[in-house]
Amino acid sequence: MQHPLGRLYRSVYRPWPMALLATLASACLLTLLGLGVALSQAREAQRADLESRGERFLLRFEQVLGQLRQGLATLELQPLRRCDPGLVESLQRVSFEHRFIHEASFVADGQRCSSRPPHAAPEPARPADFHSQSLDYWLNATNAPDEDPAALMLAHGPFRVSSSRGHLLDAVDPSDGLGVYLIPRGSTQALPILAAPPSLTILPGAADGAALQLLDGQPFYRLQGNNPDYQLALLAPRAQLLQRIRACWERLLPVGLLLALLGGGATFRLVCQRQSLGGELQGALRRQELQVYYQPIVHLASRRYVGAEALMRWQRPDGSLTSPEQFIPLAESTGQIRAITDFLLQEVLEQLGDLLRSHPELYISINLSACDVSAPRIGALTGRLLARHGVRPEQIAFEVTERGLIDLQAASRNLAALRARGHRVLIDDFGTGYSSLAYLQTLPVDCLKIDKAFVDALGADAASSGVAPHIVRMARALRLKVIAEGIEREEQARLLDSEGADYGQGWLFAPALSASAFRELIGGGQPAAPLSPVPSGRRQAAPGVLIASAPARSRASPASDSIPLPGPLRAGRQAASVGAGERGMGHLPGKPARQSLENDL
Ligand SMILES: Nc1nc2c(ncn2[C@@H]2O[C@@H]3COP(=O)(O)O[C@H]4[C@@H](O)[C@H](n5cnc6c(=O)[nH]c(N)nc65)O[C@@H]4COP(=O)(O)O[C@H]3[C@H]2O)c(=O)[nH]1
Repeated sequence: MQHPLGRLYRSVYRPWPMALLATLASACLLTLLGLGVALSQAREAQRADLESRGERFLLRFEQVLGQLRQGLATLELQPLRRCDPGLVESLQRVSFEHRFIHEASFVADGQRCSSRPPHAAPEPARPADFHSQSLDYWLNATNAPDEDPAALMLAHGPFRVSSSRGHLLDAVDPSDGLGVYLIPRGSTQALPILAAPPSLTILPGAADGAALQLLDGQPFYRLQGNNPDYQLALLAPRAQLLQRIRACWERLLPVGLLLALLGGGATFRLVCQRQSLGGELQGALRRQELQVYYQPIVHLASRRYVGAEALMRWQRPDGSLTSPEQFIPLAESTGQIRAITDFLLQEVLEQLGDLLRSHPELYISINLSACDVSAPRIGALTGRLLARHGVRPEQIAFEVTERGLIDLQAASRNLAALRARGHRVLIDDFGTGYSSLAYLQTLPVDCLKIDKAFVDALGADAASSGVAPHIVRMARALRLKVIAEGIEREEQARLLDSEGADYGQGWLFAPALSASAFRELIGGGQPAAPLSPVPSGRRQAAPGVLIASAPARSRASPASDSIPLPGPLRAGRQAASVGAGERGMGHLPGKPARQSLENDL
């Protein structure tokens, strides 16, 4: 019975529904992303705007304050302390000589006189807003369009000087709702200079300058100024920020929609391609287009062949080859992988059964996918095939990747059952998976295969160059064997050997070969690469091949573990290689007859 989730997957996994889903999903994702971008762009634009307006205002504010302080100092220096015409004349002179002093006045002992008619100084409406350096400061807190009231008033003793709003307004235009505030150092109150009261309460320790803050949703920006007494801050209306966000968002929306449509289109194409590839793969098994190739594995110290990895190839009717990296993941997602693994097992034994019988030290390793290890199916099938061909279970090993260990418990159980039957278990592409290394202690495993990426990094100046030696050390501590994959250069082989890796596989020794080429290679008996003196002299003894550690067999019998002598390897390799281009795939020989697998199942 088909699982309901499987049925749902199959009904949705069609070009149009998938394209629609992809369009909707990417539209949602891009909407969120666009909002994030619009928000941050708008905040940045708002910050830059407040910063430049604030700096203009600060410049003017300090000019005004400077003149007010100068005016007070001048008045302090003159001797008159009574409201008579001489003092009024002094007040008028100070006001006249300083552009930013709107009014100068004297208030003491019930007397009040001013530089401006009618010469009576205005009464301050409230106590000073803040004090600093023996000066009292009043900040104007009105938005009234009247220019006359003091925007800023300073007092020292009986003298007061003030500037008008106009002197500050021409540095910054608050008509769009901008408010300018002064924060005395150490205070949590922002006092309005050009804004409607009341003052704002700000959080103590809130970001000091640079960043834009939101106060009740309104953008609030503190200028970095270096005045020891106060800091200026600007508050913009909330609508301004929203308007900026909307403007950015409207710019990004068409791009987002276009990308979502492109995502949908790409998904449509991909699903179409995969469906047609899936359909073709269905027929490929029937039409015998899938073929098995064998990449030899050598004992690194002695360079003798100990076995091979069976690798699948798919030659399409037009002669083109499809890489297993394309069709295996597809077969895994459609469930066709079971039939492929079964086919591979049967093919390996049909093609190489007699070779394995006559070379009991040789083994072939088979790649298993997640669904092959999540059920106990493979053990029984292999058992029947081995019995039919008279091959020992130690001669078939199974490779699983860390990605294939999705259900760790079931995988452990089934791999342990395979080992109990006498098969070896290898972890393929070790180090590239996401699993925790702790699984190694619980998993029934005999050998780790170091991924090509780590072999490539060997000796390079890359962060991963030490991974391969590290894996070897770890494997030794866990009493596991090590095979290094993707060896292309002699230095890599030597280095791995000196680090203690047991076996190697790669184009340096041989690419994936057809069954007949592999037989020829083994029949020839030549070592995999010219054996030069082993530098360390560490391992002169012939190999204890992987299969030698199988339970039914005694360990490492040097003479019998190695393959008898040569045939010209390079010539054989070139003729028999399936290596067209980098992936080692090339011409394919005719098919041997195959017994139906269904009989075995
Ligand atoms: N550049 C370079 N490449 C080298 C060298 N030596 C070996 N290789 C390639 O590295 C891959 C090794 O196999 P893998 O890690 O098991 O990775 C395999 C395996 O995970 C999967 N695969 C292949 N056949 C089967 C199969 O029958 N069943 C399952 N489940 N997976 C398979 O597909 C993957 C790719 O297989 P291939 O394309 O045959 O690619 C093979 C092999 O041709 C080298 O020196 N240089």
